[in-house]
Amino acid sequence: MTAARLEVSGLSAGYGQTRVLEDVSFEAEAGARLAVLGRNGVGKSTLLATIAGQTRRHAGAIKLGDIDIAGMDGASRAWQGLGYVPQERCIFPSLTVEENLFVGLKDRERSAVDEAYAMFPRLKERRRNYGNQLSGGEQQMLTTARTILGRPSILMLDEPLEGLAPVICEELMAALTRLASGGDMTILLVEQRIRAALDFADQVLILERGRIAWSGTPAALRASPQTVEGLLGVAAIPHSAA
Ligand SMILES: Nc1ncnc2c1ncn2[C@@H]1O[C@H](COP(=O)(O)OP(=O)(O)OP(=O)(O)O)[C@@H](O)[C@H]1O
Repeated sequence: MTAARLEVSGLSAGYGQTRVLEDVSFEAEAGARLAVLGRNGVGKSTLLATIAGQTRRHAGAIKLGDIDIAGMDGASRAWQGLGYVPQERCIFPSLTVEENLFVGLKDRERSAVDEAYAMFPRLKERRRNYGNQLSGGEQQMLTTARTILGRPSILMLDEPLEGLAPVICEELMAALTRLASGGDMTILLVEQRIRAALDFADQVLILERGRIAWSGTPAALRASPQTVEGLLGVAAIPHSAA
């Protein structure tokens, strides 16, 4: 698939009667790299889960390209091109790494798993191991790679760097940047590692108590220490290693 535009408008959602997101609206153009930031518990994961159809939506529209997917179930949204890597690693413990990757291929040739091995050489080394024999970081790589292999038009990643060694984090972020810049996918990233998120993103949203409190470019955020301290609770964003 090619990257799709995402438009969220007036989205309110939560769990049961509890509302977590209130009137959230934003747009990500096709091929955008959007970082969603904020302190713990402000609703970042809930935003991704809501777009994926896994929470209770009270109001609002979610348009993927020209199609409003808000009324669809999660499987239909995935079929429309939405890829979601939740914080919990969802692998099949009794399948091998390679079999787990085959599951993500949808109707693609089996040889396409080589793309995942190019992105994560560690998965190739472990391809005959079962899911339950993998470390946390390897499970994270497997979940992420399997979703990317399905070639979603919008890819949402919830803290994909958790448990990964720094060199693998850099490789993953570089691979994601290539996918978005090449027009393959629009990417939404929730990430606690603020520097990595800002190095990756071309657009930033900051949530505060379920609402959008700030949006702008990474450069504008770096230039506003008050915003960084007030909304993210850190004194300053460390400079990029690049
Ligand atoms: N499955 C759930 N059922 C009920 N409440 C939930 C559920 N998941 C999250 N919440 C509540 O929703 C609110 C937002 O949580 P969410 O995980 O979206 O925040 P977050 O910004 O991603 O936090 P963190 O950075 O700690 O992961 C919190 O008050 C949380 O307790």
